[in-house]
Amino acid sequence: MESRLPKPSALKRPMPPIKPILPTDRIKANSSILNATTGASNQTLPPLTRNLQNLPQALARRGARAASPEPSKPLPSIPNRSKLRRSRSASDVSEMRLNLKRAGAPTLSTIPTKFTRKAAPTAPAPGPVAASAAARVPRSGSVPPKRPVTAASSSSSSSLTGTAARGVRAAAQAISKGKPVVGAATGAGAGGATKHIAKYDFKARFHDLLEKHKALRAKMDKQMEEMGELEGLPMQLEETQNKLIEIETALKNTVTDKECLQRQVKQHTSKIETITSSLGRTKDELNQLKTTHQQIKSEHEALSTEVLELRDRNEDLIRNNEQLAADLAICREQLFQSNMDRKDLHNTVMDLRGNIRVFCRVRPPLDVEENRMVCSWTYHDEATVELQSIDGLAKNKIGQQVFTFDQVFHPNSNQTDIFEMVAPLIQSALDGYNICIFAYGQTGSGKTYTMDGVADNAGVIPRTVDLLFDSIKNYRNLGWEYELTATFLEIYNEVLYDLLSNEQKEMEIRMLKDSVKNDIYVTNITKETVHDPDHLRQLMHTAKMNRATASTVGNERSSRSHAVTKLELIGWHEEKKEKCVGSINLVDLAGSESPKTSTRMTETKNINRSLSELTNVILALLQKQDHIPYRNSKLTHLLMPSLGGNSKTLMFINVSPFQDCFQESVKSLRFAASVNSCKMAKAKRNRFLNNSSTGNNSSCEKY
Ligand SMILES: Nc1ncnc2c1ncn2[C@@H]1O[C@H](COP(=O)(O)OP(=O)(O)OP(=O)(O)O)[C@@H](O)[C@H]1O
Repeated sequence: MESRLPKPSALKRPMPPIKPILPTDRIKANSSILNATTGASNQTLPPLTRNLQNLPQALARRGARAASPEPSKPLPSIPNRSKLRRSRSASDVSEMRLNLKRAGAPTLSTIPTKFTRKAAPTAPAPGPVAASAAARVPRSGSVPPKRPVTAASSSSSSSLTGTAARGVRAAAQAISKGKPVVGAATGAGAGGATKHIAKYDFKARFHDLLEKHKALRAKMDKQMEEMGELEGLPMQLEETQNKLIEIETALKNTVTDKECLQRQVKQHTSKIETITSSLGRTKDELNQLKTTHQQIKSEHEALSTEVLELRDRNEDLIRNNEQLAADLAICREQLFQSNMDRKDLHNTVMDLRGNIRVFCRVRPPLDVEENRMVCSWTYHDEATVELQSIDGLAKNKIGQQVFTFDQVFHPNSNQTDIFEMVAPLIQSALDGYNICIFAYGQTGSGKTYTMDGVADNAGVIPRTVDLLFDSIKNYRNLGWEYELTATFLEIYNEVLYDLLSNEQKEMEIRMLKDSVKNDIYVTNITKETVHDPDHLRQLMHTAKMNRATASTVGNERSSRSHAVTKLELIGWHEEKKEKCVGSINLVDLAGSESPKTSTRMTETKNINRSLSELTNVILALLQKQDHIPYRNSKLTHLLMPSLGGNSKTLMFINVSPFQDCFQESVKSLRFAASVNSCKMAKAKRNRFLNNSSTGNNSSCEKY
C-alpha cells in the first residue's frame, strides 16, 4: 500500500516576497533574523550540507518547479499531514487485520495439500518480494526447498519498507485464499531460528508462518512509523532551505554591511592614526610645555626668593632712606644756610672790591691797521697801565700818564680772560642784586667786541647767558627756581627803540609806583621769557640786526646808539618761601667821537651829551651829592636802578692803541680813573622775607 500524498519536493509553495533591505535596516533585520534563528527561538537548525555557492542553482530549481505545469495541490499543515499519514498506516494495518480475521486466520484449518500445489503457480507476483516469495512457494507442487531463502536478509532496510509491505499483503491475501505463504514468510523472515519442520506438519508450519507473520507485521509497523517520520523531512528541509535563503540574504546584507563597516573601520582607523599622531605631537608639546613650566616654576621660585630678599632689603633701604631723608633735610638746611652765607661772603667780597668796578681793555691793532702809529703802552701790573704818546709835542703837553683800575687787560687778553673777571658779578645777579655792565670808549675802541664778541669768539653778553642758565640749573638743586625775562632797546638821539620789534611805538621810562628803590620800567617794550640759551641768542641776533649802525672814521660799522640788554631774574625757594629779584643791564654805549671828525653832528652831539651826563651822574654819586641828575639823559634815567644804591656796576673802558686816538684815550682813561675812585654806598640785595625787609642790605624777601 503506497502513500498517495504528493512528495514534499513536488509541492509548489509560494515564495516569500524578498523586499530590498537598506544597509541601515540590514543590521537590525539581520540581528533579528539571527536572533530568531539562533538565540530567540532556540531552534537548532540542521547542519547545512549545501554549499552556498549552489544557492543560485537551488533557487533556479525552485523557480522551475514553481513554473511547472503540474497543478499545485493544497498542502495540509505538517502536523495534520503527519497525523494523516500515521492514521492511514494504522488503518491499513487494522484493515489488514480485519481482512485476516475475515479470512479466518485464527481458525485456520488444515490446508489441503492440493490447495497448496494448485495455488502456487497462479499466485500473482506484484513485486519483487512477492515474486521472491512466490518463487519460494513450490510452483509445481514439488518438494519445497530444504533451506528457504529470506528476502529480508539480502535487501536493504529502505527497499524492504515497500517490498515487505507488499509481501505481507500478498501473503495475507494468499492465506485468506488458502494459498501457502511459505515464500512470503521466508521473504519476511528476519533472523528467526530456522526450525526443521516436517513437510507434513502443516500445523507447525502454519504456526511458524504465523510467528513469522507477527514479526514481519511488527517490523512493518515500525518501519511504517519511521517512514511517516521521514515523510516530514522534505517539509522540514524546505523550511530549512527557506530559512537558509533568508539567512543567505541576511548574510549577503551582513557581508555588505560588513564591507561598509570595514570601510568605516578603515576611515576610523585612519582618523585614529591621525588623531594618534596628533596626540603624539600634542604629547610632545605638552612635555615641552611641562619642561617650560618647570623652568618657569623654578625661575619663579628663584624670583620669589629674590623678591623676599629684595623686600627685606627694601625695608632696610626704606629705613636707611628715611634716615638719609632726615639727614638730607638737615643737610639741605645747612646747605641753604651755607649758600646764604656764601652769597653774603661773595657779595661782601664784591663790596670790598667796590660797587663800581672799572676794567680797562686795550684792543690790539687789526691786520688792516698795521700802518697806523701806536702809542707807547706800559703795563706795570694787572691794574696799572702807563700811556705815553710817541709824539714829542703831545708828550710834553700831556706828559706821562699812569692809570690804575680794578683790572687792566692788554691787547693779548682774550674774551675768556675778560669773562673770568665778570662772572662773579653775574653770580651776584642770581643772589638778588642789580648789576650793570657797560662799555665806554671811543668809537672803534672795541666796545661791541667786548660786549657781543664775534661769531667764533663770544663776548660778555652771550657768556653771561650761558653762565646764567648753568647757575640756574645748579640753583635748582638747592631748591631755587628762576624765571628769566629779556628786553632789548636802544637809545638813539635820545629816543627809545624796541630792538625786538619793528613797530613804531611810543616808549617811555616810568617810575614804579610805591617804589622806594628808584625802580623804573619802560612802556610798550617787548619782554620775552627765555627758557634756554639758544632762545636768548636768537633774540640777541634779532636785536643786533635792528640796531642802528653807520660808518665812522674809527669804525666802518660804528654803533651810533646805546644798546641796553636787560635780563631780569626772578628766583623763588618754595620750601623757604624766599624770593629774589635781580637784574643785569648789559650796555654797549655808542662810541664817543670828536665833533671835528664827525659827519653827523646831531648824532655825535647826542652821543657825547649822554656820555657826559653819565659821567656827571657817576661823579655826583662819587661826591655823594643829594641830587643825582639821572633824568638829564635817557641813558642815565634808564640805568638809574643800576648806578647807585642797590647795584653793582662794572665799566669797561675800551681804548684804541693808536697814536691818533691818544687824546681820546687819555680822556676816557681819566674819566674811568675818576669813576674807579668813586666810593658808592654798600649795595643792597633784593631779598624779600615775609613781605618785610629783614636788613638794610637785603633785597630778597619772603613771599
Ligand atoms: N680785543 C680785540 N681783539 C681783536 N679785534 C678787536 C678787539 N677789539 C676790537 N676789535 C675789532 O676792532 C674793530 C672795532 O671794534 P668795535 O666795533 O667793537 O668797536 P666799537 O667800540 O664798538 O665801535 P663803535 O663805538 O663805533 O661801535 C672791530 O673790527 C673789532 O672786531
